[in-house]
Amino acid sequence: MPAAQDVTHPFEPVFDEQSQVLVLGTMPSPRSRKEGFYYAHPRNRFWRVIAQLFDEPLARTNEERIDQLLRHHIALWDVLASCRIAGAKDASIRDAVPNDLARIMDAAPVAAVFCTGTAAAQAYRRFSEPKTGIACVQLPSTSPANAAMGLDALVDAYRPLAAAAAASEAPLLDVPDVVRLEQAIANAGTPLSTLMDRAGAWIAHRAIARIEALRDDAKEPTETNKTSETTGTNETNDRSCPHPSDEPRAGHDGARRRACDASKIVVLCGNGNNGGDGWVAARILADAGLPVSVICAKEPHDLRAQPARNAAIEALTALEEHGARVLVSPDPAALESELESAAVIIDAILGTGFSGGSVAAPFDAWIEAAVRARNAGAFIIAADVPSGLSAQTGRAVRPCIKADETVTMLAMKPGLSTPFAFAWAGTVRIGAIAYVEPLLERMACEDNAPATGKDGKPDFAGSRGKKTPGKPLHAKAGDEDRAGAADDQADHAEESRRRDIGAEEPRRSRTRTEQTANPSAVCSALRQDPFARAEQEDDDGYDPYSDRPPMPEPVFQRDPWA
Ligand SMILES: NC(=O)C1=CN([C@@H]2O[C@H](COP(=O)(O)OP(=O)(O)OC[C@H]3O[C@@H](n4cnc5c(N)ncnc54)[C@H](OP(=O)(O)O)[C@@H]3O)[C@@H](O)[C@H]2O)[C@@H](O)CC1
Ligand SMILES: [K+]
Repeated sequence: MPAAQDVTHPFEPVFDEQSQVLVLGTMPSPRSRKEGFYYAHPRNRFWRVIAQLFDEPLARTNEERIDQLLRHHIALWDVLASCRIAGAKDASIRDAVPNDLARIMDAAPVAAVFCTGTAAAQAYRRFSEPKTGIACVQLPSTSPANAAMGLDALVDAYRPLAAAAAASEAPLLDVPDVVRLEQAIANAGTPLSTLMDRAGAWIAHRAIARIEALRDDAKEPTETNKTSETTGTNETNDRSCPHPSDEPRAGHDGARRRACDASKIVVLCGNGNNGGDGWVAARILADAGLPVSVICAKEPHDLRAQPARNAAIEALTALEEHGARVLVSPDPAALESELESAAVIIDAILGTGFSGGSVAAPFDAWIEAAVRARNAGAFIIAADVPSGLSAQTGRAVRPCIKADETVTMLAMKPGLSTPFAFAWAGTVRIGAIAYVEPLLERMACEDNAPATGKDGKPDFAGSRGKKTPGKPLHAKAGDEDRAGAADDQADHAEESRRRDIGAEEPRRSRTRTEQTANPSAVCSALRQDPFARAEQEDDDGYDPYSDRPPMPEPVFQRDPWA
C-alpha cells in the first residue's frame, strides 16, 4: 500500500455561467494529478460513460472533454481542496479540507449535484451540502476499482445525470446564420478545419454505430435458424447470414445480408465542404479498420473549397495506406456495383451550399443510385443535410437523397424542420461540433434581436424577420411542399414505414422545470434544517428522487493505483 501523503487539488474546476449540473469526485487520483485532468486513468470509465450517455464520440483530449461537459451544462470539480491520502484510497483520507463550491454555485444556476462514488458523497454531505443546500445524488464510481460494474450498468446508473443535464433544444438557425456562426467560432480560436474534423468524426461515429447494430442483428437467430434448430440439423449458430444462394431481399433482410458480407461503407463526396466532411469520415473509418471506399467527382488536389481540399488530400493518403478504394468519376456500372454491396452509404455530396432547382451531373446519378441501394437495404447517413434538399427552405428537388439518418452540424436548419423533412432526412441528430451558446448570444446582441425567446434561448427567428423583410421563414418551404402533393403522399408512406420499423424520433430536451423539480424541492426542505435528510431517503444514502435503483458499490476492495 502506498504511503500517505499530503495532496492539494492541482487543477481548476470546469464550469461556466450556463452550468446546471455539478459532478463531484473526492480528489484526483495520482494518475489524474500526473495527467493534469479529471478521471485521466486510462481504465477509468468516466469519459466513456459520458460519451455513451449523450451518444457522442469519446472525447479524447482535455479540450474536447471540457467542450463536451460545457455543451451539456455540466460542471466538474472535486469535494476536497486538500487532504492526506494513500494513493487513491478514499478510505485512507484524513485532514480533509473542502473546496469552496460557492465559486461555482455563485456563478452558475446549478440545481443538481451528483457525486461519483461513496466517499465523494460522504464528503459532500459532511462539508458542502450544509452550504449549498442541495442534496447530492450518489452515483457509482467509474474507477477500475469498481470493476464489478460493467460499462452498460454504469451508463444506466448515470442516466439521471443525463436527464438533469439534458441539453436544451438545439437552436434553429438560418443557413446564413450558420455560416456566420462558423466564422464566429473560427474567430474565437477553433479553425474551420477543426470543425470539419469534428463533423467527420460525428458522421463516422454514426456509421460505426450502424455497423455495430447490424453485426448484433446478424448474431440473433432468424426464424429459419429457429426452425433448423427444432428439426435437429447440425448447422452452426452463426446462421443469421442468408445463404449466398438466397435471393437478395429488400429492407432489413437486405441490410443483414450486407452486414454479413462486409460491413462495407461507401462515402459519396461532392466538391464542396460537405464533401470535406465525407473525406474526414472516410479517413476515420479506414483508420478504425472498416472496409470503406470513397466515390468523388474530382481528385483532392483539384478541389477548390477549403478546408475540404486539405482534408481530402490528408484523407487520400490515409486511405491509400489502408488500401481503400477511391473511385474518381466512376462510370455508371462501377458506381452501381460499388453502391449495391454497401451496408452503409454516407451522403456527403451537397450540404448547405446546394442551390438551384435540380442537381447537376454527375451527382443526380449518384443520388439515384444511392436511393436504389437503400431500397435494397443499405442505410444512408446524410452529412448535414440530405443532398437535393434545401437546408433553408426544405424544398426537395428530384432526385433527392432519402436518408435514414441526418447528422446536421451546429444547429437545426429550417429545411430540416418542415413537416415533410422527415421523409428525406430520417432521424435528425445535431452534431454538436462546438460550444456555441455564448457566440449565439453575442450574435443575437449584434443583430439587436430580443435577448431571449420564450424558452430562454436566443430568438433567431425574431432577428431573421428583421434582417430579411418580406421573406418569412417557412412560407417558401410550405408553398413548395404543397405544390408537390404527389410527392407528399409518397413521403407520408415513407414516414409511416419508418414508424413501423421503430425509427427514432428526434430527442426532445426536458424543460428546465422538469430537470430540476425534485432537487429544488429537497433543497428548500434542507435549507430549513441543513442536517436533515430528505424524507424517505434510503438507509444507504440514495436519494429518493433518483430514478436509479440502488446499486451496491464495492468500496475499494483493492487499490488500483498501487
Ligand atoms: N465551412 C466550414 O468550415 C464547415 C462546413 N461544413 C460543411 O460544409 C458544408 C457547406 O459547404 P459549402 O459551403 O462548401 O457547400 P456544399 O454544401 O459543399 O456545396 C457546394 C458544392 O455544391 C455544388 N453545388 C451547388 N449546387 C449544386 C447543384 N444544384 N447541383 C450540383 N452541384 C451543386 C457546388 O458546385 P459549384 O457551384 O461550385 O460548381 C459546390 O461544389 C456544410 O453543409 C457542412 O457539411 C462542416 O464541416 C463544418 C465546417
Ligand atoms: K449531404
